[in-house]
Amino acid sequence: MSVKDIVFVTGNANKLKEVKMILSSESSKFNLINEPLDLEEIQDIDLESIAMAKCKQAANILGPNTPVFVEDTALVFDEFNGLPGAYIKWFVKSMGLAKIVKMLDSFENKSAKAITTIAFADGKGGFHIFQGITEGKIVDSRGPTTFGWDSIFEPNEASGKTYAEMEKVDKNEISQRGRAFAKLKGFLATEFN
Ligand SMILES: O=c1[nH]c(=O)c2ncn([C@@H]3O[C@H](COP(=O)(O)OP(=O)(O)OP(=O)(O)O)[C@@H](O)[C@H]3O)c2[nH]1
Ligand SMILES: [Mg+2]
Repeated sequence: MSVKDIVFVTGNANKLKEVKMILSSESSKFNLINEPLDLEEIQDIDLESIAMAKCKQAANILGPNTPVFVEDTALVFDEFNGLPGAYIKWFVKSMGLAKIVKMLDSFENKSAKAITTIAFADGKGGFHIFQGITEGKIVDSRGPTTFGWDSIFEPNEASGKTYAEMEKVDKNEISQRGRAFAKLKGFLATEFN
């Protein structure tokens, strides 16, 4: 069996670490290569469009024969009909976590969804989308603040822990990223050779 190279374009070291862990069982089937390109992200509320535009840009840079995927991760507040969504990165950078939590102070509904959307260019002209969703709520920051908004997102399935308080393997088990990559894994196993 030949082992193919597949490129993951991301400039986010925390993401890369999780993705490597999630895909480690597949490491005998393909080589994961990171290209830390800083791709432009279009303005859109539609997460599939954002990931697809990112992927097309990556494919343009790397060439049409290179299998490549990107992912875009959003944090969606139900009370805000989908926002901050893909813009969460800039909220975290500019306002900080405490003020993001405060935005929901006057609302009873603290429900949120973490959504990872993967766009994969198969190197033969095909583009494929995979999405994973984890439901939870926004809480006061608990745990290490080393990765994005991990410390203010408490998934419903994690018995009261924030992502930041969970072991990585446990997070990957229920996370939006774990779920999206489980779908990509399934696709690579059956449709990609
Ligand atoms: O607490 C977190 N738990 C996660 O599981 C998670 N996944 C992503 N993020 C953050 O959410 C924004 C996504 O933006 P994003 O998808 O455009 O990523 P990015 O720009 O950092 O990298 P990339 O676009 O080069 O891949 C960025 O601020 C990421 O740090 C997370 N935070
Ligand atoms: Mg980005």
